[in-house]
Amino acid sequence: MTTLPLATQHCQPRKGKEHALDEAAVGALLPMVPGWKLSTKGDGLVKDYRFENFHHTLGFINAVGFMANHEDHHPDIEAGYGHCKLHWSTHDVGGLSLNDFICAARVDALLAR
Ligand SMILES: C[C@H](O)[C@H](O)[C@H]1CNC2=NC(N)=NC(=O)C2=N1
Repeated sequence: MTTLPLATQHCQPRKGKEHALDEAAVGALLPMVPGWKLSTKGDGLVKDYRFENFHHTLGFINAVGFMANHEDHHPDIEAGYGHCKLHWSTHDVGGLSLNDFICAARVDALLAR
């Protein structure tokens, strides 16, 4: 794990349980992605973003989708007129990997101004 800011790191292919983060690692990383919470099962990161209208929501989804394809790491997306809830988890490791934290930080960076 490097000390570079998460939003400047890129996802790596991570497959297998050895890439799953343990509780201590998750606890250390969570403060680096403000507003992101652990999912109920503790195996994912979730955040619900609010938008003025459907155009803004859809624009956000497209930007997230572009980034996700670029990083080859993909969120579950639940959206409505004025919100979009993202859920990051790494299917290939059966839980959280560093890729989820990198993408969470990269999504926040999309909205930074
Ligand atoms: C082959 C390809 O790299 C993998 O299937 C990637 C694609 N996107 C992915 N996205 C997520 N969220 N988890 C994965 O394990 C995953 N694996």
